[in-house]
Amino acid sequence: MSIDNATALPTLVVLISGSGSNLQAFIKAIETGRLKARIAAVISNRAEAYGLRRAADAGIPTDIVSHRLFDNRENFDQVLQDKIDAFQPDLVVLAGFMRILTPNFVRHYEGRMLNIHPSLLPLYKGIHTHRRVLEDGGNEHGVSVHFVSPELDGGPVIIQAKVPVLPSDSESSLAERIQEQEHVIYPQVVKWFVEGRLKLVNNQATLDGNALTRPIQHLSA
Ligand SMILES: Nc1nc2c(c(=O)[nH]1)N[C@@H](CN(C=O)c1ccc(C(=O)N[C@@H](CCC(=O)O)C(=O)O)cc1)CN2
Ligand SMILES: NCC(=O)N[C@@H]1O[C@H](COP(=O)([O-])[O-])[C@@H](O)[C@H]1O
Repeated sequence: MSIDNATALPTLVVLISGSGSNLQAFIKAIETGRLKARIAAVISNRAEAYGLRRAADAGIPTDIVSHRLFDNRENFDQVLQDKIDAFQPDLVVLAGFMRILTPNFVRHYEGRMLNIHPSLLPLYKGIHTHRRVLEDGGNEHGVSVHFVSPELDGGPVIIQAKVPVLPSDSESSLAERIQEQEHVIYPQVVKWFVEGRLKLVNNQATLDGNALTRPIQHLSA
């Protein structure tokens, strides 16, 4: 009797809005066997997202829910939720997904929705973080992976990676340095989750049963 391995693996649905380099990191982690999970679908709110091409090239089903076609967030979120739930994911992964989600949507996926944010939360919530750090003359920046909460970028932070800000930095050079870290820590966090090691308990991130009272600090090699 053949066992369909696809049904045995933890199921991910990845939401994107842009390039999908974090999605590509998950695809690589799965292809190399480091991450034992299955990406059931990649859904974008932007039809032009290059990440859709990355998914298609990897044979992953894609879908588009264009926020421009909805007159309010609730209707957009309901359609998005219905599409996601069709895949019955164990985990929803926001990977550069650029829409603020409604509280009902976030609560529906409580404890099983992650986001990666390009700052050392709680610093620089919101968008255009690299630009804001440069404008403020900051000398340190970084990236955070957190459980998603109704409060924008306010969910329990799991891990952070710091990077220096160099005097010569531009938004793109800073983003590039940050993304090198993203592509390491995000697959690691998802691995912890699908292995059952990372959980949200009483609105606190826990790893191996221990509450993460402070984010894990990732030290790059
Ligand atoms: N309720 C929540 N929704 C989302 C969260 C969250 O933590 N709670 N994380 C974000 C991801 N994110 C930062 O990490 C983020 C995404 C988008 C925005 C934003 O201001 N979006 C604008 C549109 C911006 C654009 O299209 O370029 C908007 O939705 O009006 C801020 C932060 C995902 N959602
Ligand atoms: N506020 C959310 C946000 O800004 N997320 C950021 O979008 C980029 C997506 O890159 P990718 O599409 O190449 O994965 C990533 O750098 C991620 O931190």
